[in-house]
Amino acid sequence: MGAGAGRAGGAVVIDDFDDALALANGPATRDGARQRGARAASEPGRAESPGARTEGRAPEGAHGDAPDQTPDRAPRHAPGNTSGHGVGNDPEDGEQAGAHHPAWGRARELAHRAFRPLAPRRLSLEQARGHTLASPLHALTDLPAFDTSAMDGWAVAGPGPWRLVEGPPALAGGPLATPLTDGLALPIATGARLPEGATAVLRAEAGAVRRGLLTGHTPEPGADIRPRGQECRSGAVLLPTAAPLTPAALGLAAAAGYDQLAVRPRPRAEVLVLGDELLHRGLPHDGRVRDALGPMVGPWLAALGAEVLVTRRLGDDAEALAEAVATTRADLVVTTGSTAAGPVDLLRRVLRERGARPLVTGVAVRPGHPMLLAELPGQIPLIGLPGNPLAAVSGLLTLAGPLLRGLTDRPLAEDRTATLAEPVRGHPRDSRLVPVVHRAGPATVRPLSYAGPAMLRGIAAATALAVIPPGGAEAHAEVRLLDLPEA
Ligand SMILES: Nc1nc2c(c(=O)[nH]1)N[C@H]1C(S)=C(S)[C@@H](COP(=O)(O)OP(=O)(O)OC[C@H]3O[C@@H](n4cnc5c(N)ncnc54)[C@H](O)[C@@H]3O)O[C@H]1N2
Ligand code: MOO
Repeated sequence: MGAGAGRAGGAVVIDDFDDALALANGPATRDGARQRGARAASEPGRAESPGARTEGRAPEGAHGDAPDQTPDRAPRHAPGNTSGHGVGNDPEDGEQAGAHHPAWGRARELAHRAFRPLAPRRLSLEQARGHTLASPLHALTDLPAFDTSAMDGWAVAGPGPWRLVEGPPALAGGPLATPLTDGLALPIATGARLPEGATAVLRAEAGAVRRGLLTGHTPEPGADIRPRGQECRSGAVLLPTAAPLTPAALGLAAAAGYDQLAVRPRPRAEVLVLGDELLHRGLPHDGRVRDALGPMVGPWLAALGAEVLVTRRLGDDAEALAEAVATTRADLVVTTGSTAAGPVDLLRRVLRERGARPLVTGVAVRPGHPMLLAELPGQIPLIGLPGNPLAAVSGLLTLAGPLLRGLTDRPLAEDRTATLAEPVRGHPRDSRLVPVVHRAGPATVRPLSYAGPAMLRGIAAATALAVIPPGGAEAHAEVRLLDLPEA
């Protein structure tokens, strides 16, 4: 099983937040950490959340069909992938190198399935915007619901010329006109119900009326008629589960007869920016730097599917951090900085003291390997993004993206691939995420400069991140691409 700790199928990878720190301090401690992890994985109970069910949570299996209930964030322990197959076997994952941290692909899988989707809610169409469908959108009616005119003109019956019948024109939303027999015609507006017996619509610009007689080229039978059910029959599946409720999707739902929709709500996220050295305006001075993550992480989480409640700046204040994680009202807490082993890196200590459960305590990816995923009491996920800006992006795409998709019952996004224009150096054991820009069409990408962990120039110019497998990639190699939200 190689790095067995990461392979047991449950979300528990290793059993202490400090294992990642141990790794950071050198390979001598790595084996010890790995053994602890293997033990954790081999204890059946470890993969389950002790006392995971609390009041107000849907029981396992109940999610998906119960609107209007309290958000459900009990960890959903995926059925045991104990074979060691599936995630992690991709050579790109790098797990074969014996890395202690889960391989990059494996970490994404863990983040995706570590928590059960939030319970569905029933929302009005206006409120449903930006959430995802909790169940397929079935048409509640035929569309169109009746035979209707596609043009302004005349409803005609049989070949022309036609005699205009007495009475008001057929208007959209108006009363149904009296039936026509061959040789008769009636003025009709776009969207009006077609009178029985009409065989076609003659466009206004294609006919002329003189003394009650309509002349014009006889249209083909059915011309400019939208027959009932042309777009769909009642009951047809218009959109699948988990489809995003875009403006067009809301329009479709309204047309198909919906007043409310069962949605998976966008997970509400709270961002906690840590670091006493951060400035929030002006120029860097006296060893202090501008907070680059505060302006970036919230919008990025929103683009990945979260509703960001607030971004708070907590400095390196352990008490404030403890208070924030204990009282959060969010479905997901995201911290920045303080993931590593520095003198004021207090995140792991605070998490341990708060009784948080470590799920991923580091990932075999560069930059960003100190990123972490934990479960706060109350089954609230917490993602720790490293403080180096590009490392934070790596954490957003490695852990936050998949976690948000899991919370909204969406599958992991399918990766695209592209060909590298130049060779890219790799890390010996870990995957690398490298900012790239598309060149001459979508199929080829060029790695960008200024892509160090503490840099932002590369990622700001990038259209995607390329996943470079351990050992590197040659020019013309095909590599996986991660889309940058909003790129
Ligand atoms: N002994 C070791 N030290 C470090 C290791 C290691 O393995 N062993 N890993 C390095 C890596 S990799 C990263 S990434 C960082 C992770 O650090 P933290 O998550 O603990 O973040 P900080 O120490 O708080 O900050 C690191 C760096 O980033 C700057 N920073 C932090 N927040 C922001 C922000 N909001 N905007 C802009 N810049 C920010 C901070 O000033 C530091 O320069 O640890 C390495 N160390
Ligand atoms: O996460 Mo660090 O370099 O890998 O920036």
